[in-house]
Amino acid sequence: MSFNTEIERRRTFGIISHPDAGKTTLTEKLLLFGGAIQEAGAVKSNKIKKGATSDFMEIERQRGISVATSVLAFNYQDKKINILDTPGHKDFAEDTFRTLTAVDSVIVVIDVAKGVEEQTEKLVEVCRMRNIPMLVFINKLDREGKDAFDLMDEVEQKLGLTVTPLSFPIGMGYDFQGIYNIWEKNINLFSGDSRKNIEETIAFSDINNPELEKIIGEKPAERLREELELIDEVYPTFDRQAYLEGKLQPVFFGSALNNFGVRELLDCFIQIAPSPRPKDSDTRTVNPDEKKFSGFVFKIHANMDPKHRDRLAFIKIVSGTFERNKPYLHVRLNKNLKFSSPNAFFAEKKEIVDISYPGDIVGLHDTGNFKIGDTLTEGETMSFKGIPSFSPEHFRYINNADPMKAKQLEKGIDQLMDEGVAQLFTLEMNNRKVIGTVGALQYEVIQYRLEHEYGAKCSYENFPAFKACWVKPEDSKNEEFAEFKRIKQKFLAKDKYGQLVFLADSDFSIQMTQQKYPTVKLFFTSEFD
Ligand SMILES: Nc1nc2c(ncn2[C@@H]2O[C@H](COP(=O)(O)OP(=O)(O)OP(=O)(O)O)[C@@H](O)[C@H]2O)c(=O)[nH]1
Repeated sequence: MSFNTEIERRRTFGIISHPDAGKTTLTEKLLLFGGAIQEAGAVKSNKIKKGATSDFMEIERQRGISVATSVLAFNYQDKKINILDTPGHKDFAEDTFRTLTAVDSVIVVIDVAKGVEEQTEKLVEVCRMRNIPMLVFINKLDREGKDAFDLMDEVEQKLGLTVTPLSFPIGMGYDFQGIYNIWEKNINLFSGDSRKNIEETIAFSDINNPELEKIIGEKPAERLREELELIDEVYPTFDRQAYLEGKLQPVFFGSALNNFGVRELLDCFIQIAPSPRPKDSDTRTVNPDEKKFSGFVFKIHANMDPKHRDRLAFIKIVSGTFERNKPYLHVRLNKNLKFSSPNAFFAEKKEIVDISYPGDIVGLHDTGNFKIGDTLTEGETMSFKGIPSFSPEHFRYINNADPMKAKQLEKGIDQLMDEGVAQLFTLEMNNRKVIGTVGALQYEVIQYRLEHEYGAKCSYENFPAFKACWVKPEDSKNEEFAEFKRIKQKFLAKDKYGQLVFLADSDFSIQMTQQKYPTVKLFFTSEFD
């Protein structure tokens, strides 16, 4: 297969949703279609198996939430699909934000009864800002839920999207009869037996065909015709270009658990979803079909196997091919590195690969060279742009609870921060360390991992901060800046990259600071421009 065909056939995407909307179930059904797994339940049970060998995963298992982002690849028809799984839990939102730097499109899963939920709003906003093509899957149609039109209104209003349905439910909950596939013009009847449904599509290019009454009954047929007419009038016709530019979002309905409406989604997805897209670096835009390799680290997963204390850095390939044993430039360290055993990920296993293409994710064994956001190239000095850090919502001092293990603690904190588990701030005044997180759960994960992976013990103490404000580097002659630093010294810290941060204790204090020191510029993300 030619290089360009390899690029064209790749679909790298993420599934995002509020917890419990059915992301894991949908992922699993997509894998079943790809023949990547043989039975339903495999994805979940796989997680639990891992939980038994990895302490970190044990936390996930206990809490029943997806803590880690994993990569699942499979072939479907002539396409190579890479799914980047993202944790829905809000305490791990940063992990999801970072994963969104590596996807070319997303599928948004919404629970038909709950509608648009908080976490969906946040994640979709990030995708919208980046013009990532989005496809919406409304799930759990086997249950009573909101009216399909009301739900699409809600999606438009709360998520700021412009939708157009490409499939439409016939009834819902108790009366749910199936799906009309607007994209392919056929009907798929729901019988509760998912295996049968996959084959049982009935072609229906003319919805006015009287056969419809015989299949779904008189009233439902009449209603479906009216609804399709309304759709025709109210919603824009699907336009692939608009979808690719993030201006139009097709909507599908179904039930992931019953494997219903999923094939419709997948078949349309592989046709319309983008192959790997160009990506901006600090010097230029890089196109996937450039011959020279480039890629970046979007995730680091540590110590999956406690016996081997190494980490796996996940690289998204942006351009060229990534080859085993070939030296590549680690731009930040200005160092050439070779990788003898790059991993590719498949549904239930990882394997060493010799060559990978744009859109693929490779896992590189790492002993501490990588940080999230690092760029690898075939020699060119450039760095891909990522997603900036956002202010954490919780702040705590981290203390060493075992004086004999100070070094281990130091190393553990350092590596966990490289992984992006939380943010570290070192106070200017006394060098004490403050950990900032999005949710309280992360403190437990950090404590657990420090103990089980690094043999270090820590305790926490409250630090009275409310928000981290990044401060634009000072102009040395500025007296106002000097005064700001003197008055606020108790609240000033450096982040991991040495940038000055003001850890404000209230909104009021931020406002007062802005009034009193107008030349001191505060930013609420780590990116200034
Ligand atoms: N009735 C019904 N239940 C469903 C459907 N899809 C998923 N569920 C159930 O909803 C629950 C949550 O599904 P998951 O797939 O684990 O949700 P998730 O979004 O991955 O959740 P997180 O991993 O916490 O992000 C499970 O109990 C599923 O069995 C569906 O189509 N119908």
